[in-house]
Amino acid sequence: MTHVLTHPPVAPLQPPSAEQPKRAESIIQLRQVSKVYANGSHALVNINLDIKKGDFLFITGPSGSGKSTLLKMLYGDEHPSNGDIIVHKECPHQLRGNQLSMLRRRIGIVFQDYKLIPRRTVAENISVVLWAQSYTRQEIERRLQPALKMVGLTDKADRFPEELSGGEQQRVSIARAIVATPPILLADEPTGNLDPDNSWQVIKILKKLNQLGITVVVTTHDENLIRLSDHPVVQIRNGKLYR
Ligand SMILES: Nc1ncnc2c1ncn2[C@@H]1O[C@H](COP(=O)(O)OP(=O)(O)OP(=O)(O)O)[C@@H](O)[C@H]1O
Repeated sequence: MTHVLTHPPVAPLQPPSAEQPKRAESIIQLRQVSKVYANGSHALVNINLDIKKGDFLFITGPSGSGKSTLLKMLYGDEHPSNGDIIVHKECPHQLRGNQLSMLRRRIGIVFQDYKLIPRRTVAENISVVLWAQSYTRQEIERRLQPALKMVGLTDKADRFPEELSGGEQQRVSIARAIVATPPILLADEPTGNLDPDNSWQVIKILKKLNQLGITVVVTTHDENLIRLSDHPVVQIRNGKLYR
């Protein structure tokens, strides 16, 4: 079976080439974006944001401020009430069906609650996105090993999620998000259920992925992690973005 991609396939994880300097091209843009939910809740108000290729950006803010809503709009899970969103030169809210799936293949997503399949092993949980994209068995194996290594779980490939700690489960979900080497990684409160040590491990993996060229956007409540990480941060309060 061949895999069907409208964009050139991306190589498995590898160190960045010294000959490829970071390009300052926008990969995510929000222009005057507002979101009002059907119940009248104003989740986002006139948001403008430019994220360049290779950036690592934290989005922080209190509970209910609009962080998840913003991320969901980047992969077309919610639509703006007003304004424009551009991701990979496409408007996620204008895409449907196959076109939206193709855009989502270029965005890795990590959630606070991992969302692993309980009756599948670590290796199967990670490979699931590749099966869905009809990658060959050989290509799946070629991608699986570096992804497991990246998150430090090579020796746990055959375990089931319930046999892992919370930190390990989150690392599986990161491996699943990046095994198809998407250029963008969105992480919504990835450390929300983790203790400080496991949280820092997760952030270190995200930093490593960023060094490999992946654009990383992370929402978090954790001021301490933001301070330790030393990356740019924007804050959302009552749906408004502050720099
Ligand atoms: N599906 C929905 N329908 C109606 N209102 C919603 C919906 N999802 C979120 N909201 C509201 O929109 C606002 C922003 O919610 P959002 O989940 O984006 O905040 P958040 O900053 O991610 O919060 P948390 O840190 O607790 O996850 C909140 O007032 C919330 O109640």
